[in-house]
Amino acid sequence: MLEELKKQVYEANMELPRRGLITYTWGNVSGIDRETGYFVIKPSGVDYDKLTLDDMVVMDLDGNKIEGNYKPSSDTPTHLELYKKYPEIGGIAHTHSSEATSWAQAGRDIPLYGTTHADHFYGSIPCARKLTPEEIYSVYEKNTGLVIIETFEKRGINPMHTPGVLCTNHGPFTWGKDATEAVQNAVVLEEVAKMATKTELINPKVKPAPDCIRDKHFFRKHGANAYYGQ
Ligand SMILES: O=C(CO)[C@@H](O)[C@@H](O)COP(=O)(O)O
Repeated sequence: MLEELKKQVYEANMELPRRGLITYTWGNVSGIDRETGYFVIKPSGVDYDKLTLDDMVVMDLDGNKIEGNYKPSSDTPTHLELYKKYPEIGGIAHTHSSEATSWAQAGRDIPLYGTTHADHFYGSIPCARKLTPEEIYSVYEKNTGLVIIETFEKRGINPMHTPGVLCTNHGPFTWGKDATEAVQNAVVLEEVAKMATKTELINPKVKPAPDCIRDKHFFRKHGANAYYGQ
């Protein structure tokens, strides 16, 4: 079932350790087939060194396992909430990559300091609020998804313009039109987080780049009037 999607999701998962974003089993990538409403995700707790194409798990949007030998990633309920809310999202990646996770643990948005950031993320990369003890003890991963959505809705952020978020006390999630793009955004987020940390170290008084940098650079690469592409 969904052999092409499984292949893409497996390859996207394997790109994470190749890019140095994964330690042990800490992370997961999924991709959705919008026709069937099924999504493919990495199994839980399987070491990336041992992960095979056949280990991928197929789920539906009600949280039922459709196919697979293992349990789905423990972060599945977070992926599921994002897929249900945003039909434009075709793939999601989660890591504990150290630069982005450090900003998440610090509970801070990553300000837009330059064009590297603006080429990929429109405006600052938001940090979703801390979960309450009740939210943590009930269904932590589902509530993580709901708090991400709350952040984007309250702040009026378009998730396809800012395809990533930091979750306080946890780590980053990124997404895109498919699993491959979700991982590319995870790679960019890690670099942007590293540069922001260094920028603030070099100049603790630095201010975010002006809005015209944000607008010019982002919309040159994305949307109807993009200069790049066809
Ligand atoms: O954040 C966590 C656990 O705290 C997970 O993202 C990480 O360990 C990966 O879990 P899975 O192996 O995908 O279940």
